[in-house]
Amino acid sequence: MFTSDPIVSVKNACIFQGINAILQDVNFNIEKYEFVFLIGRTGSGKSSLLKTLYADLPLQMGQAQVAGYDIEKIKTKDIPYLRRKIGIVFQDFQLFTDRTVSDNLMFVMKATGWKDKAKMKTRMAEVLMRVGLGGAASKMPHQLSGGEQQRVVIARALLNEPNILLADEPTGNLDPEVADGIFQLFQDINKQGTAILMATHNHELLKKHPYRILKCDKGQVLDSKTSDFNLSTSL
Ligand SMILES: Nc1ncnc2c1ncn2[C@@H]1O[C@H](COP(=O)(O)OP(=O)(O)OP(=O)(O)O)[C@@H](O)[C@H]1O
Repeated sequence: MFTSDPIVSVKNACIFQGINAILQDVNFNIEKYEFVFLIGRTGSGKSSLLKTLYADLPLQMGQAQVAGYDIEKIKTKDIPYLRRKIGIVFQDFQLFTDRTVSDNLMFVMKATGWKDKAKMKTRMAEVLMRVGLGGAASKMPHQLSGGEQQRVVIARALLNEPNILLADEPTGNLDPEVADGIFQLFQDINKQGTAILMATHNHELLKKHPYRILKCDKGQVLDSKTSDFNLSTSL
């Protein structure tokens, strides 16, 4: 059924690290199927905001709803269910280096409640094909390039058919051409119906792809949908 509820809705939120307020009075929605960049200079709060959305950093003031979960009152036992609805992609790849690609993906499926071995195999093949790595299941991470490892991380994030992908500098450690390929993959995933919130310092991407931008700046989150801001300021 079609519903028009946003996938992310943040209202009057204040984001703390310890006793330090990092971002204040944060208000924005992300609609299903939107692609949104998250920018801001280093230390401005991008990762803190993403961590709040996947319930790694408790939200102490204000409200946030993500994929139907109220983040400010989410119970620890519900966090794994929230994380099944969102895919998370970090800058450093965070694959288990001592296990094959297949075992890395199986680990996540087991941890998120998959039981049927045949279905798990099928799903694994599907997500690996989707990221262009159909033949990589038996490889160890070190046998893959940096770009391929990041594709495995994206495949892993797609296992549970998330409604939104949260990506923190997913192209940060990659050569420009490799980064372009990864970005295209995110665009394809978005076109197939998954919202994307991507933190990036990559100015070229922002210039080339005029998606909506949220910018962490001086303790606030500015939104290109509602305010003009200068892209040329330091990212
Ligand atoms: N675990 C933590 N404990 C205490 N303070 C933290 C912690 N993590 C981040 N901070 C502080 O919170 C502020 C925002 O950091 P955050 O990592 O969210 O910024 P960022 O915009 O993601 O930076 P970068 O672009 O470098 O990744 C910084 O002042 C940082 O020092």
